Amino acid sequence: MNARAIALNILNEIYQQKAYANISLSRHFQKYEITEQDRRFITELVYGTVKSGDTLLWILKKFVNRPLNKIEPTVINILRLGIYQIVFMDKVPASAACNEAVNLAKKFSNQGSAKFVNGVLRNLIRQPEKYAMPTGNKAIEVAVREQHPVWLVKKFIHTFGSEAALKLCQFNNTNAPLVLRTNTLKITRPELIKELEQNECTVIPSKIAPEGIICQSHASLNKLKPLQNGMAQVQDESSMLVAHVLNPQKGDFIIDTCSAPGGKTTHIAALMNNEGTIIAGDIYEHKLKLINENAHRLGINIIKTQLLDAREVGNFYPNKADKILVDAPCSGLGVLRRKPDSRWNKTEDLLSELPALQLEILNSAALAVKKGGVLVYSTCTIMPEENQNVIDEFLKTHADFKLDDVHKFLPFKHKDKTKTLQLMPHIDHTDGFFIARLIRNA
Ligand SMILES: C[S@@+](CC[C@H](N)C(=O)[O-])C[C@H]1O[C@@H](n2cnc3c(N)ncnc32)[C@H](O)[C@@H]1O
Repeated sequence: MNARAIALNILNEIYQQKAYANISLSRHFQKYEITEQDRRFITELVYGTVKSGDTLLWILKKFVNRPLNKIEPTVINILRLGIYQIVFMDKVPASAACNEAVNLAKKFSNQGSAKFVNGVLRNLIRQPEKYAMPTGNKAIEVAVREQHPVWLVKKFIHTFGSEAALKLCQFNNTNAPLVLRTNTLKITRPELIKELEQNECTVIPSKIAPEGIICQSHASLNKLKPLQNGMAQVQDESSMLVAHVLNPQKGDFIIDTCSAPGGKTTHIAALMNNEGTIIAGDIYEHKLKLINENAHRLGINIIKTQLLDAREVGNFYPNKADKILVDAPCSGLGVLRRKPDSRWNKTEDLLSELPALQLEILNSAALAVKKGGVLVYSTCTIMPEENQNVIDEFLKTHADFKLDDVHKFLPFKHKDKTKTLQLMPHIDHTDGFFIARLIRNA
């Protein structure tokens, strides 16, 4: 199978079987012998096509008369792939993209589809003015140009203003680097940097997280020895700040309520020098396995996983925790650049249900904190309704808690003037992240 055929297979899985892009990609990379160059090309084709989502269909509709649901799904995916290459990939000649799409249609559909694909893509190449990007309505303009759902752009404009919304969407279209957290139980950051360089990676230390290493180029993850050997954990630098804000100490009894796959749990364990106890809860059993695997690889033995709905944690562990982390389920709108398909999988309804769940988890977690103990709340979103507003609501009904200043615990200086931290992707050039620290009165 050539690279484009593999990319098509992956797109079919994503659109017809609702597979996750990253999981389908890595399954295909394991199944076929693929050169490094093709691996990069397939990744770019799949992530680019998926990220462009409805923008590709908006362009397609300018060139077909029949409703898209009357066209065979595989043919739609062949057209998505072709349009993406012609409109967005400068390095692929348009005629090559068209010819390859026609070949795919012959192979995976029939001669009639091949003729149809050829007609659509030739017209597209001849008449680029037909898909000139819309102007007039700011939300639609940004949504089509920057490949985001219209409802989401409207939300961003409403919350942050037009200029910031545009910058945010543009940032979401940049490539996210791989970031590794040094497992300080086994190695120092300078030592790990040397090891990574010997493994043909180009890396720089993170400026905001003392364990963070940003990989500008690297081999595929399953060939990265320091990762396999437990010297490092994949984790974005902004998410590494959470464990520092929690500030765990050796011997502490810690509860991490929403912990899978264990990025922050294992970081907390490293800061405790693997001494003390961490209860790592999650609502999904299969995800607990991931925490155990990570802990084993990293040489950590103080983590006890537990199938536990965080809304029940207060009943299970009343007044028990020195420190408790609620890394809440959230809309993930701060990490859209990392998951090209995720912007198209979210809905406004889903988003509106989250604050109530987040507050319910926080209310239960509060019952599990010892007097004088600490409760940290974090999310990887940028929406105030899931972040500061949840904390404000919580404080209204918890006079025994006060907001602590997260900035005292951050390993870098941030210009945020509030006691909480909100990292914004287009301003801070990291994943978007929110952290609040609460202390229960002694
Ligand atoms: C943001 S992710 C956690 C990431 C994790 N803390 C890390 O650093 O690797 C949120 C997690 O919460 C879990 N979750 C969702 N609802 C939950 C609930 N009611 N109780 C416990 N866990 C829940 C999800 O399964 C997911 O693993």
